Amino acid sequence: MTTENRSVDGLSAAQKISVLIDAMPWIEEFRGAVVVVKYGGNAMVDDDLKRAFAQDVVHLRLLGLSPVVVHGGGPQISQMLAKLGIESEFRGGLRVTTPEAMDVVRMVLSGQVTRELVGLINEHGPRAVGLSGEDAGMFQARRRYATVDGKPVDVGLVGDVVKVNPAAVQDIIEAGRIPVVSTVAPDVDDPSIVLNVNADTAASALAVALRARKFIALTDVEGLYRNWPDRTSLIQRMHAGELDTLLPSLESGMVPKMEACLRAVRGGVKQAHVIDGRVPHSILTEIFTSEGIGTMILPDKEMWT
Ligand SMILES: Nc1ncnc2c1ncn2[C@@H]1O[C@H](COP(=O)(O)OP(=O)(O)O)[C@@H](O)[C@H]1O
Ligand SMILES: CC(=O)N[C@@H](CCC(=O)OP(=O)(O)O)C(=O)O
Repeated sequence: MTTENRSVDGLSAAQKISVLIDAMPWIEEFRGAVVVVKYGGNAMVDDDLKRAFAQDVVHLRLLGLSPVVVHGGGPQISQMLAKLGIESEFRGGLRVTTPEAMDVVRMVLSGQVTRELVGLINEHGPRAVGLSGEDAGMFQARRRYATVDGKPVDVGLVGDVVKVNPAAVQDIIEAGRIPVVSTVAPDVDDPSIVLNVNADTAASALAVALRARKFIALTDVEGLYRNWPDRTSLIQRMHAGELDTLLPSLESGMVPKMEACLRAVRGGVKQAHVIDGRVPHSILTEIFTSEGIGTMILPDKEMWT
């Protein structure tokens, strides 16, 4: 092979074709599939990665899939609260949310993070439409407590999604566009109040309501480790039942994420994944290669392959 017929990225034309041929069965398999991608605030590491994420989402759409982005923004909220001198703490993995903090949560998620992601996707054409759980009755939530040392603790304006109306998201998908969703939700008992909902939990509820084919959570770790924090044993695949058994031993951020995966597969989603958002194009690697990436959760009835 001469250097002339190698491109700048070091792959020859033959290697590129081979990558494309390997991807073909997966492109075929997932054509038309709804894929809910939860983009965690910790995975929004830098501008290049955010751009690569936006590009991947557009690629999914161009390849005939229907991506739905549900984003978090925990670190971004904490940063803004600190800037404004508002104290903030997490209890049992949930942010203690006062009415003052809730204004900031709503402003950062719907006014800042959604806007930024919509802008980045729209650099590739006018496809992204931002909406919050408050829009068109998408989410309704009910106040919940956190569990600390086995005891319920009041964490203020925090809720769990109890009802999903996916119609607005479906309209956007049918128009060939890409919904970008922030997870603030009206209180089902008093819609004048909005609640702060963990983004993993809300994303999986939306995936179930949309009958999504896949739920993919992008975070800042390679996947689920069996022996955290030693990181010597990354779990590649696991059935729901096994995850159920493992859940009580998990810590902090992984708890809502793995609960979300479990709810997704038990609610009819065929595969749920936790993948590393710090790796460029990890979404494409997960969907379009046989090897995949990160941790995959399968429903109980699925056979191991
Ligand atoms: N068993 C585990 N395997 C992998 N990560 C774990 C585990 N237990 C706890 N974690 C932590 O969970 C974090 C991811 O959750 P979180 O911080 O809420 O991310 P995000 O903002 O993407 O939702 C990881 O960065 C890691 O520190
Ligand atoms: C109740 C609760 O804790 N809500 C989260 C909502 C954002 C979120 O979940 O963001 P990540 O996905 O980036 O963690 C918070 O206030 O941080």
